[in-house]
Amino acid sequence: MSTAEQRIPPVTTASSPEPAPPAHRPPALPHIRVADVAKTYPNGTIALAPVDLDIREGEFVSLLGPSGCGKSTLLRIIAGLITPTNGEVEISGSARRAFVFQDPTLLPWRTVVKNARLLLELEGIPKAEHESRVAEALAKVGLAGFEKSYPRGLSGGMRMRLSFARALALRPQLFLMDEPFSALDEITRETLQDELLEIWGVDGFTSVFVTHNLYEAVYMSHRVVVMSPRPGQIERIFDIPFDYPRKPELRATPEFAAITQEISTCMREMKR
Ligand SMILES: Nc1ncnc2c1ncn2[C@@H]1O[C@H](COP(=O)(O)OP(=O)(O)OP(=O)(O)O)[C@@H](O)[C@H]1O
Repeated sequence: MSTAEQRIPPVTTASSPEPAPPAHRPPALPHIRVADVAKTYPNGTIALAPVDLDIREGEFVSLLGPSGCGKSTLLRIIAGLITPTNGEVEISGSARRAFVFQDPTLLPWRTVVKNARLLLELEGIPKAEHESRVAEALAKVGLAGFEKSYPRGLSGGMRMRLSFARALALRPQLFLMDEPFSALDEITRETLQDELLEIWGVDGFTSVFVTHNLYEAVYMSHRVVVMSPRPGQIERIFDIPFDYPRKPELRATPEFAAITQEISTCMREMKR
């Protein structure tokens, strides 16, 4: 793909309008059922052997595994960006989806506020809502006050925050993230993990998060899905036994060390 605009994937919205829920009840969050999903690319690469996975409403699930194990392929199939060779993905309800990728794909000629508005424009969200949605999203990611800046004036962490704001402005019910923090330094990465969890704690979207980073997966998730390569498949699913909200101190506890050790052992053993 040649331009940043082309690289921003489409965001799917409800095709058939549903009755508005009563004001006192928030709309149901999506539940995802991946059934017997496999993918062979046209060049013959078997990226995914048949996999089954259920992701519950409002759950935060990470896909973890070595390079080439099919994490991005599975995420993109769930997102509806590529079609599986076999099997199906069912997403309950009328999930508004949003995506964030490792590359923030900002438009350098647009200010922060105009970048944050981009998906609202592409998705045809009524103009009257843009200003309030963008202001709300920028405030959530801590970019209020930077509206008139350009991407070149932002740090790597701020660019990623803007990428999140652009997605959050859609008010997603299903949030799909592909290694969003992998290009950032460790401190920025941990800060953004906390910020994302805080936003998720308030907004409550169902989250599927791809990462190479075991510590990040454990810190963020209800469950960590460990995948193995050649062909990509689900090796094991770990329940992460920590309550939310999670605090940075969790990373230094023996319990955190124990579960990361257990997952690390599983990943080492599957390499043999
Ligand atoms: N468009 C494509 N055409 C052909 N092969 C592909 C394509 N996309 C991915 N693959 C191959 O499919 C396999 C799984 O790739 P995928 O990107 O899903 O893995 P991943 O676990 O996300 O890897 P990484 O962590 O390196 O991003 C790899 O062998 C990759 O080379």
